[in-house]
Amino acid sequence: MRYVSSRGEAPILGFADVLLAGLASDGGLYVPETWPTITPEAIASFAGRSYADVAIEVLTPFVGEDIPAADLERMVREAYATFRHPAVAPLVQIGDRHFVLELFHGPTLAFKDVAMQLLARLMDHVLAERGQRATIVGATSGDTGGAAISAFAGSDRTDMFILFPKGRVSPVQQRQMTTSEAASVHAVAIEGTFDDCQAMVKAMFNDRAFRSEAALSGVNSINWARIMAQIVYYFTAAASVGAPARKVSFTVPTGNFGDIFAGYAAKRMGLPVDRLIVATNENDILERTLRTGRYEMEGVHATMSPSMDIEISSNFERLLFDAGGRDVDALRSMMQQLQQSRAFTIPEATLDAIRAEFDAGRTSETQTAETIRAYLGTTAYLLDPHTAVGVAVADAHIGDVAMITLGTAHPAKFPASVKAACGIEPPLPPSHGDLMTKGERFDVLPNDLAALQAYIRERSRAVRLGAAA
Ligand SMILES: Cc1ncc(COP(=O)(O)O)c(C=O)c1O
Ligand SMILES: N[C@@H](CCOP(=O)(O)O)C(=O)O
Repeated sequence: MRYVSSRGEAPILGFADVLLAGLASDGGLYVPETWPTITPEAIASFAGRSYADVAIEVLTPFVGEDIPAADLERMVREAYATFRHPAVAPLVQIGDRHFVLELFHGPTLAFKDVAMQLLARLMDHVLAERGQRATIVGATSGDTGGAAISAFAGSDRTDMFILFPKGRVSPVQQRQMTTSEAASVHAVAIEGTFDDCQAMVKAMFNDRAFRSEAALSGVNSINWARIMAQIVYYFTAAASVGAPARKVSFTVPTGNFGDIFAGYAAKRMGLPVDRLIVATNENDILERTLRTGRYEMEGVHATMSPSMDIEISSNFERLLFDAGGRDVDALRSMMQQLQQSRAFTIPEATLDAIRAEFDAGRTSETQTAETIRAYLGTTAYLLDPHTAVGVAVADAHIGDVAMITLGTAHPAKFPASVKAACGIEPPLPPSHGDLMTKGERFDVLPNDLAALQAYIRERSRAVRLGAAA
């Protein structure tokens, strides 16, 4: 499998290079040159098989020859053995034709674990094969950071720098990042928003000298391997409710558009998906964009679903590229307008192609709280605020086909908001032990690229000792 950049000016790469590259060298995002297909017979055979078995089948065409099959299989099995639920991503019925796909049974209680547990193993494997070390930089609105720190904890080939917006993540999320005892892990609170953190990560990748000096790699969903691993659960979930004989729709609580793009990819690979529904909180830029055709930034504000408080939705670029017929000139022009004037208009044909697959809805803070309360009352099911955004939007879109809402986080990550909504404060699973009383270790930096680069230079072994390990 070969991968092309959405901006058309970066080298075409194989899987292992894309895995380490993170962002393409032209500032674009890598996507597969062609979509592999999974046959209806294969999809039918997924029902009842283990998550790891399905993952191996879905991921193999993306990895190609770059990683030997036996190594891929071992890493997949190890990654999914870290989950507390034997099904890894079980489905729970919460209404007539409405299911929640619980993606929060991994080590840090959010869907990010599903991809991150595998990504860490894949990266370590490729770095070891090449005798290299890397500096990993990541931006988080709360969940990616903890998942990455947990997954890479044992890696001695990487130093990890996770940027989070100061004061804008939940206490559980913060502590999952700041209580790591690994000397190679650096949690950095940035005086800014998640979008500021993500912009600095992208700026570091776009600074060619720094990128090569630090041997930068990324763990955000700009990295194709993250999306790839997230495709798998669309197949397992759809097969459990009758695919390929029955179509299914998915509603996805959305911020950076990675998770729902994985659903789009699954559809392009042959999964019979009816509608893909983007669910946003009050930071509703994607809902407005699908409605008006204009992507227009207005400023982000804090909500009870903080991981979705995002305005620059990275992976929307992948959709614009693919749904727009892979027209790199049109894509570059939209991205330039976004940078210059914080807005762009989607060409009509591209917008039509997007609307042919996607719907969108947004929820207010009040509706999100009401949804948590209502589902607890009627089904005794406790939603986290992100999943509640999804469930509320899904309820407004349910038709004749089964609807699966992605359950992206465990309610115990957001105990204060859940308690305010319904009076119940969900406890952390025992696996989290003394998380809330352990000492924290993190630094605070201004929203300043030069200061951050100096901070990384001082601490990264790839900078101090060189990329060869
Ligand atoms: C709990 C939770 N729900 C939803 C999202 C949105 O997912 P995406 O950014 O892939 O759209 C995130 C963060 O990304 C998250 O952490
Ligand atoms: N919601 C995310 C934001 C980063 O998203 P990613 O999928 O691109 O890593 C978070 O929790 O950090």
